[in-house]
Amino acid sequence: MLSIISAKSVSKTFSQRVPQPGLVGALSNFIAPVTKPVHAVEQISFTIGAGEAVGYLGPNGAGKSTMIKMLTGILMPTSGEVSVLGRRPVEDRIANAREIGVVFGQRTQLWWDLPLAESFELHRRIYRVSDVAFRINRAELVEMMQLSSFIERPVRQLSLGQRMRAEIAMALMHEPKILFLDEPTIGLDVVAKDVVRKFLARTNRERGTTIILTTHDLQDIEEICPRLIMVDEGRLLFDGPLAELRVTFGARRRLTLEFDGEPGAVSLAGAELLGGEGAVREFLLADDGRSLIDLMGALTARAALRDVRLHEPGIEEVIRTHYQARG
Ligand SMILES: Nc1ncnc2c1ncn2[C@@H]1O[C@H](COP(=O)(O)OP(=O)(O)OP(=O)(O)O)[C@@H](O)[C@H]1O
Repeated sequence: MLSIISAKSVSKTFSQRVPQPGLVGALSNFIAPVTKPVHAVEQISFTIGAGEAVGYLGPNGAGKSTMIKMLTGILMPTSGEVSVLGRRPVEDRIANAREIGVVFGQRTQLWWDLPLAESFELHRRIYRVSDVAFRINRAELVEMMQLSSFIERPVRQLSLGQRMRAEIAMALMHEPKILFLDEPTIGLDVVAKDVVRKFLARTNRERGTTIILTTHDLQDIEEICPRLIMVDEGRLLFDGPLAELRVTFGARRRLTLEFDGEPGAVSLAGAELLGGEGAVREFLLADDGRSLIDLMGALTARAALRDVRLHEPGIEEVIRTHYQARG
């Protein structure tokens, strides 16, 4: 697969002011501010191929937006190298902009006081989209994103969900090869999230547009992105298919056994007893690939077994456990 985006040992350090308390502090904040370095992105490397859909996931402050800003030419890396479609995004910002689409969930790129249709028209002129291509794209995007009922309304009158659908449609009007989205579903209700997710998955599949999106929401990734890049505190934690995450983070299964009565000492080879009371016992299973049938074959207990429940941790739980463990 042709690689169209690469990050090689990319770091970005910001200098943040540390406010000093008191009157003297207030003065020094003004005259000689004290600063500290914030390592927003640290030594991150990856490559992304044409036509991929990649989710960039991480908690608040993990460095997601900073990475998107470096890929779209808004920020320059402190060190390392970013390449998008063979260019350095900051140095070739205009050429880069023509071939990418960008959607920032929290900031609009539409003209606030103009009807949506006018924003599209301005976008056509700025990006020099031919009349024919524009007409075809507009018709298709308006239909797919269900924009027709409010296309003549000023953007400021649109709901968040309507505006987000319009933002995404506009970002695709010039047929970019890559679409970058920073938190595209943030603040949307369930229905609007669903429309946006289905649309992005379809755009990736049918138009072959490469998609990189940042999110807190794992469902965005489950529905749109076969590949996940996970970051935390600026560093890369995981890069691979979502399904592999469980293996990488060593998520263990839990087994609940319910007996006919008080079972006394229960032993289950290779499993750790987590607790339980009365007729119920809960175990954490070892990650040794042993089947449930083998495990149950070696079960020793005083009472007969009534019920067995196996709990596979969901991806969400795997990630939450990981973040909690690191404090
Ligand atoms: N312009 C800036 N000046 C100083 N510090 C910054 C700047 N932009 C970001 N940071 C800091 O860099 C770190 C990473 O921020 P970033 O916005 O990339 O995180 P994020 O993963 O997108 O977070 P969120 O999910 O909250 O949007 C944070 O500690 C943030 O305070």
